[in-house]
Amino acid sequence: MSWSTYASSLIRYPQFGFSLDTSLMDLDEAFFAKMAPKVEKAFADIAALESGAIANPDEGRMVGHYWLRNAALAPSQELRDSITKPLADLKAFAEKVHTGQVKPLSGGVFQRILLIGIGGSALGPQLVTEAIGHGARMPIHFFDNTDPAGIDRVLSDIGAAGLAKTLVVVISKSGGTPETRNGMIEAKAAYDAAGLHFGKHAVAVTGTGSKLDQYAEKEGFLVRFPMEDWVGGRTSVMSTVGLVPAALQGIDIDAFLAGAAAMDAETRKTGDGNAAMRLALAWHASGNGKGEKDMVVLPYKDSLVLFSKYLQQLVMESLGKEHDLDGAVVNQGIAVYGNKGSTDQHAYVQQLRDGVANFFATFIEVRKGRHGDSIEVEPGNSSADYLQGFLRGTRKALYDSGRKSITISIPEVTPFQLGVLIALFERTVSFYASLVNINAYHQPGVEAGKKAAAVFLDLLGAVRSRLVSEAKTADQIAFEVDADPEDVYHCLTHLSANGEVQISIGTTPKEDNFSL
Ligand SMILES: O=P(O)(O)OC[C@H]1O[C@H](O)[C@H](O)[C@@H](O)[C@@H]1O
Repeated sequence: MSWSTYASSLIRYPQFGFSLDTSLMDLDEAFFAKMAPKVEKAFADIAALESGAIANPDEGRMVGHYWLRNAALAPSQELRDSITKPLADLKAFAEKVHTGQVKPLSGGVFQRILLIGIGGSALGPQLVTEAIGHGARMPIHFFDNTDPAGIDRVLSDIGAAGLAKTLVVVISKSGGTPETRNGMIEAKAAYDAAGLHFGKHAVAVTGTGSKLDQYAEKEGFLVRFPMEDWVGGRTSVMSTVGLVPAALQGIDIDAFLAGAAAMDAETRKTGDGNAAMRLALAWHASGNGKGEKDMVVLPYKDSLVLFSKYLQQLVMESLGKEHDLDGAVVNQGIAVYGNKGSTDQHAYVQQLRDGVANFFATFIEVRKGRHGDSIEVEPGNSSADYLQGFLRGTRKALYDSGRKSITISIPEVTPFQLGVLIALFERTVSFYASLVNINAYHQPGVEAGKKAAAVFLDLLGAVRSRLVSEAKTADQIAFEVDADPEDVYHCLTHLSANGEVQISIGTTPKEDNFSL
């Protein structure tokens, strides 16, 4: 560890209190020189992307999330309008909800939000809520899965009486995601059971003309906000997806967008002082440009606990690709996990220090401990001193055992600073994708699981139709429906666990008998 290396390599944006320390990544001049042509290409790629090139060639789409915080950069008036108009509309809508101009049928004002979405249509709002939504004017609940027990738990938190004053925000870019559709149908059933008109309590955020858009129109939703196809789910937190719930929560969305715009402005500059490019190069150096090292994200601040989960989708769905842009099989990606410090020091940091050296750490330092005075938890030291001590200590202890790390510092967790952090990682992902020549903006692998689930549901229906009072084995039913016996067996155990069929356990699953 060298003070000179630290001082000469630190990238700082003092106007908003940001710094990036890559001194413990051991990047040397030879590496930078070797990467120079790729870096130049990455800068050219993102300039083209920001001017509206088809940067997502597989889907034939532009990639416009950087325009969301500076609409003037969008390449046409139509695109600029598609950012500024919904932004004005959603602010006006939030204002009307807060002032009771848009109100529940039963009167009064909407008091809470139920957000229904998954993946990019939930993770951003969840991060925003956790990081900067504390004490928000409208508390928010989430359905982000098709787990019925999870849905019941949220409904019970809201309570039957609470539903009447709950504004449901259904978010799905495609408008056809099954988990979200199921959550919406479950929510509607709860409203119906309470004698409430679902649509008069609901808002949709979705692509124009999608299935959800059509449903929302049919059910008389209060309002529908558009989502554009040039915004990917995992980069949608600054589109209507993230801003509708944030504005309803009373969060300062202008500051959030301004923070991202400020980071964009710095990381749009070419040259050595570009924090996003430095970060992309550090990822590249650490994992040999092949993701050989995982990224462990350790924010030392409770309110950033979801940041690692958020980055997990942003990085892994963007970079985890089978093919490069030339069609060669590359199986790219960087695995991301983490939680928060110092908590994780009492969980898995033991392995980080002494075990498999297959990662690099990314510390996120929030300089301010708390607002208001601190007590001394022991003579001379506060809780904040300890938190800082644990961050600095762990960073050093890891480096002493040959484990590299990055440290990103921000002054405090505010809407502006959250925008700064998100924008930094978005651009890092864009740069890294260029360095390794992949498309960061599609997700073809996700389809495989969805298709397999649809096949399972079809088979489940066929299996159900063959059940009778007389006992049958999985093999017998598989023969009847011409399917794989193990697949049939999994349908049967599911039906039995949910009370639809009786099971009589045999010596092995082959001898289990199923009957109505
Ligand atoms: O917003 P939606 O269309 O409902 O999509 C929700 C999520 O599901 C998909 O499977 C994708 O992998 C995610 O990138 C996306 O954010």
